[in-house]
Amino acid sequence: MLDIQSLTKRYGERTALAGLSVSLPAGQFVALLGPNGAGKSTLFQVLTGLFVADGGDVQVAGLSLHRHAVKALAHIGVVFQQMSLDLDLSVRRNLQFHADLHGLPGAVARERIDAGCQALGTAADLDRPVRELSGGNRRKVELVRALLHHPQLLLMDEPTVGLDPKSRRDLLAAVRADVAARGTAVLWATHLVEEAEAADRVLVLHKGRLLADGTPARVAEQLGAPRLEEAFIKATT
Ligand SMILES: Nc1ncnc2c1ncn2[C@@H]1O[C@H](COP(=O)(O)OP(=O)(O)OP(=O)(O)O)[C@@H](O)[C@H]1O
Repeated sequence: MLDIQSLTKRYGERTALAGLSVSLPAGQFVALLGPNGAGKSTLFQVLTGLFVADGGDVQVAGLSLHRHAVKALAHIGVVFQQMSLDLDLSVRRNLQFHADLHGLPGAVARERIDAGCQALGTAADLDRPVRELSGGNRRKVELVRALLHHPQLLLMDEPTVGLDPKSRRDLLAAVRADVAARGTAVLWATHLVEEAEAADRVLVLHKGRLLADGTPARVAEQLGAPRLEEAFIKATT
């Protein structure tokens, strides 16, 4: 679903991604675990077309991001690190706007907006301005938005920052449900080891390079420690 080959991105003298190669199949929930400055956000910015890479290629659902950007991007849903809803519009208007951008027919959009908010427990907020919602519910609405056009690849950039444990768990469960229902591939950036431990597969990114790739237990083993947290700290400090 996602195939990244030798991806390089520099900011002047600083290398943020140093020849990164990795593939994600459908139906896999993958944590991208990296400390501050590892290159996680840069990778997401390249994958979502906000930045152009200096080298390498990315394919989404078999489409090159470089050569077929619009078609490739149509297969991606994304929740960015910074909240990106319009605070003054209602939840429904925010979601409707996204549905229109993707050309969803009105009835399909309405059905998916209602079902998505119902599933995440935010249906009661549909006609309230986003400004009135808690941080946790705003995040849930962002997830509903990211999934509205049924993307094959879901990118989540540290989506649980600032959320309480219950909201974190709800968000994770909702993403898991989508993976199970539609076979979505998920790349979930985090620097929280406990979130990575819940993933099918963990990629450890440090200074723009992949240090380890496998199940949480396998990654700990690759990095030479009995537990993932210890292994992660040891490998990235
Ligand atoms: N706009 C920019 N200009 C210059 N350097 C940048 C820019 N954005 C990021 N960098 C640098 O690129 C490297 C990777 O940063 P990036 O933000 O991608 O890491 P990150 O893993 O997302 O970190 P965090 O967890 O703190 O968000 C860092 O060395 C950072 O200082």
